[in-house]
Amino acid sequence: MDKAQQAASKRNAGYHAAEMIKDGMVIGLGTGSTVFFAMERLGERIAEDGLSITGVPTSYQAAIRARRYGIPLSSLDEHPKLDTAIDGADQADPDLRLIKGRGAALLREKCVCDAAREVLIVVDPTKMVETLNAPVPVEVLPFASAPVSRRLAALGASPVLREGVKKDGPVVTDNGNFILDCDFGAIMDPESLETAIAAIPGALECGLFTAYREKITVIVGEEKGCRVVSLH
Ligand SMILES: O=C[C@H](O)[C@H](O)[C@H](O)COP(=O)(O)O
Repeated sequence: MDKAQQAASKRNAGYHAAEMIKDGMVIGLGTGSTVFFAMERLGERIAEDGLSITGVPTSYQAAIRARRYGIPLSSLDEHPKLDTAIDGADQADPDLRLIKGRGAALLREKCVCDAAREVLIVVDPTKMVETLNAPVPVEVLPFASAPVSRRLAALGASPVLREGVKKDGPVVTDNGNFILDCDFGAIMDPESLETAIAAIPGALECGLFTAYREKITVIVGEEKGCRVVSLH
């Protein structure tokens, strides 16, 4: 799939998710290039049809985009329960388990996913895999990044501190933490791995999302149209 085809697929997935949003909803807004297409379409519906929604953004980047598209914003403080969330993913398997966090927003994304009654995951077809095998991002407290790295290595990964691309030094998340990218190879038991990582003090969250399969709908954008996958 070339870049133009991928962009068309992402747009179709994002636009499809945006069409599923109803008047009055409070929605979590994930971070990433595919969700931004959904925001673009939501902005059009607000401007053209008077759609009334409130967004809860998962990053400064998502908040900036949402404002640009005219989406009114709020927070989990104001809305601890969300009607739905729209988010992207780096990989999804047939059981709708996910790896997220290439954009370093996984911690807030998991909070929003947990708070939402339903979750719309928007992806292009390259994200659909039989077995999750992408590096798992782990958000780590800077104070504990060395011991956490050792614990993750004991689980089978070679953790790599994520570095900035535009400047030297580690990527710092919106929460002031670092990201360790952990390549575990093919992940045969994602639930157990997620539980094991959660048990490490200083590992604040990981990009494995295995607990929300029942409320997730994956919208796979194609070059023309979409395929919708859910377990319900
Ligand atoms: O932290 C970032 C998120 O988990 C993104 O949703 C994920 O990385 C997918 O992003 P994109 O839609 O740009 O591929």
